[in-house]
Amino acid sequence: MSALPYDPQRLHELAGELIANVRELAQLGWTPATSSNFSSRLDERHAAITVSGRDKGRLVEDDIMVVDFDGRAVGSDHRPSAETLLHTQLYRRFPDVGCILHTHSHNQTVASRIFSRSVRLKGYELLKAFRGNETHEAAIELPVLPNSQDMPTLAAKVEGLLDRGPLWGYLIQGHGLYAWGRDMAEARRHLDAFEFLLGCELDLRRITTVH
Ligand SMILES: CSCCC(=O)C(=O)COP(=O)(O)O
Ligand SMILES: [Zn+2]
Repeated sequence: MSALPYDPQRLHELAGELIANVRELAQLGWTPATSSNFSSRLDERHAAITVSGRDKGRLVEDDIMVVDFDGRAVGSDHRPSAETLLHTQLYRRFPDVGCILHTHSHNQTVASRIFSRSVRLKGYELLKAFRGNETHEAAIELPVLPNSQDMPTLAAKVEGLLDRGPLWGYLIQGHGLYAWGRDMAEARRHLDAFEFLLGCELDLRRITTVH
């Protein structure tokens, strides 16, 4: 019997899944210079999350720790991601959120500086990648929040966005993208779709500016 308030076998499995996926994202160049953070829901009170400051391209099991939904480390002396509150607020609010991915890709960072308030994604077949979106005819607003080092301030702004309707992710200015889903596969699909569509929007801007 484990004295831990979570299932260590489940943590081991989730850590393996996180490590494999984060390595792929790092290979794509979406996690430069120790940036980015990642988590998976462990149970109704705990999440597995990356330790702060670790090189996301070289993650090992020791780089994944457990926090409760108040952001407190559980069974670890490591410091959880500086952005833990942006993860736990989603787990608290949405019992069906199972995985949260935060990356700092080039496209995400440039887009977050060019577009103010939100990026309107419209007219793309790939919009159907977002859960619940059945048609390319719908439009999705990807909000852009001002960056802040004060996580409660950022989290309060995110709460305001979540109050307005369904959301699959948001950008933070000059910083990066948060995307989530019911599990790793869905969160990856949303992250990949946002990345692709932001690349398209940036290309369209370039083409429109040149001609
Ligand atoms: C060097 S990137 C600055 C912090 C950041 O934005 C990030 O995503 C990584 O922070 P963490 O504490 O999760 O390593
Ligand atoms: Zn970040």
